[in-house]
Parts: sequence; C-alpha cells; structure tokens
Amino acid sequence: MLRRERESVTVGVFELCSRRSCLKNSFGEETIMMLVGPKLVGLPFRNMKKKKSQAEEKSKQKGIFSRTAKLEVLGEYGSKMRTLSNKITEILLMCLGEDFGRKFESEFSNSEGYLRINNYSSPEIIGKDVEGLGMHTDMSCITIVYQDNIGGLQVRSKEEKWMDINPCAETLVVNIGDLMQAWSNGKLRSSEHRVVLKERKNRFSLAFFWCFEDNKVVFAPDEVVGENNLRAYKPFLCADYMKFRENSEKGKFEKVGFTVKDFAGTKNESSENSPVGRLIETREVPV
Ligand SMILES: O=C(O)CCC(=O)C(=O)O
Ligand SMILES: [Fe+2]
Repeated sequence: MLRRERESVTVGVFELCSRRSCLKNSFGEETIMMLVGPKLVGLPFRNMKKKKSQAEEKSKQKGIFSRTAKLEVLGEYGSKMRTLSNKITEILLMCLGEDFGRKFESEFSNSEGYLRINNYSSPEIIGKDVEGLGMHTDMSCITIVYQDNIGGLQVRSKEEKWMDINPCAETLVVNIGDLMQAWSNGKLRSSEHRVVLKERKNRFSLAFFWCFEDNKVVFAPDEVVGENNLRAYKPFLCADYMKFRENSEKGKFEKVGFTVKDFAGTKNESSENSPVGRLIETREVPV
C-alpha cells in the first residue's frame, strides 16, 4: 500500500457527461447534463455524511438514485478504485525511478477520487466516427475506466491513429492524465482518447478520476526531471488547471490550446520523448 487507508467512504454524485444529448442515466432514469470535468460532475469520496445526504437530496429531486442501495454500491466501487489507484500510482513511480515509490508517495497522499457515470444514448445514425465523447485528455493523475461490452473507446497513437480499446471481461482501462504528465515532466504521457458509437445501443461506462488535491502545487521533483533533462512544466496550482479546462467550453474537448502544455509548458520538450511515456500511458489491468 502506498499510504494509510483513508476513512471509509460511501458516496458521490454520479452524473452523465457527454457531448451528445444523453438524457437517461444507466438506470434508465432521468439524468442531469453536466459539463465535463471531475470537479464539476462528482463529489470527492470523503466527507461522506454531509455529502451523502446532499447527494441523496439532489438525486431525489432529479429522479436519480431513488434507492440508497445504488449509492452504496457506487460508494463501494469508488472505495475499491481508490485502493487500486494507490497501487497503480505506486507502480508508476517504480517505473520512473528506483525507490521513487517510497520517496514520492507522500506527493499523492492527499489525492481525491471522482467517479463519473457516462451513459451514451443510442445514436440515431451510425457512421464511422459518431463521437459519443470527443477527443480529450483527462485532467487527472490517472483514470480507471470500466466500459460495458459495447466498445467504442479509442486511444490515439503517437502516429495519430485511432486504436480501439476493446472491452475485455474483468478488465479495466487505465489512462494517464494531465496532472501526472506534468508531475512526471512528460515522462508519463496523458493519453488522447475518445468514444465512438458504432452500434445503435446504449453504452455505459464508469470513469474514476484520481486527482491531486485542489491546493497541490504540481511540480516535478528534480529527481523525476533527471539531471540531463530540462524542466518541461512550470509549477502550477492543481485547481488553477482545473479552472483553465473547465471554464472554457473548448477546453473540454479541444486538444489545441487547452492542454497542460499550453497551460504550464516551458517549451522544453526534450523529456517528452522518453520511452517510458508511450509504453505505459494506457494499459488494461486485470483485477
Ligand atoms: O466512456 C468511456 O469509455 C471513456 C470515458 C472517458 O474518457 C471520460 O469520462 O473521460
Ligand atoms: Fe476521458
């Protein structure tokens, strides 16, 4: 374990986010359209009591989660995701350098998880590239995605080709997000991905975003940058990057002008070609 287990957690608000007009949630009930971004669509998995009642109240008003049981199942799922996120982070740190797990675990010890239910309603027309979720990078350190068996998640390769990440039983997809890209000085690359709807069926996924706390200053430690590398990102406050992305409609899906590189890049890109990045940016992890 990377760090002490946090207090147990129960609840979050789980809402739809999609560029399309998806109006039902995965339970077939009314769903609120929300802007993309973990901070806008979910509550962190903590401060449970107060947040839980707020969430239930809000859910009742909107006709979502009429039964507490659903919240509890999702809460349990979120709790497992927290544990898994810690383990994955530890492995990533180990990939970056010897003993980095022990040295830098504290940097991630106040991270928070946000869970989002994505419900893509069946497209009216199907074509090659009907996007349920346009190309984007996640703002998180890492994201753990569960997708149902419909398929459609794609990741963009270095050669700018879309590759299918096919659903696979008992398998989760792990994406590196922008915060980790900045913290690792570009050694771990935030994956560009999207969802295309290829079938006239509802598609459902759960995305768990593991993010630094709002007031964390994101800054790659010298050892992570490495003696012979230049620093690729200026230090920035996590919350400021979230705002940068969320405050702009374009920032949610447009790659150009709205990446962490645009926000905090120093134009020193030498370390961005590190072999580590592309190899572990997206990987399926059996659980
Ligand atoms: O629906 C999916 O498979 C991926 C969702 C996603 O990329 C996101 O919510 O950021
Ligand atoms: Fe994503």
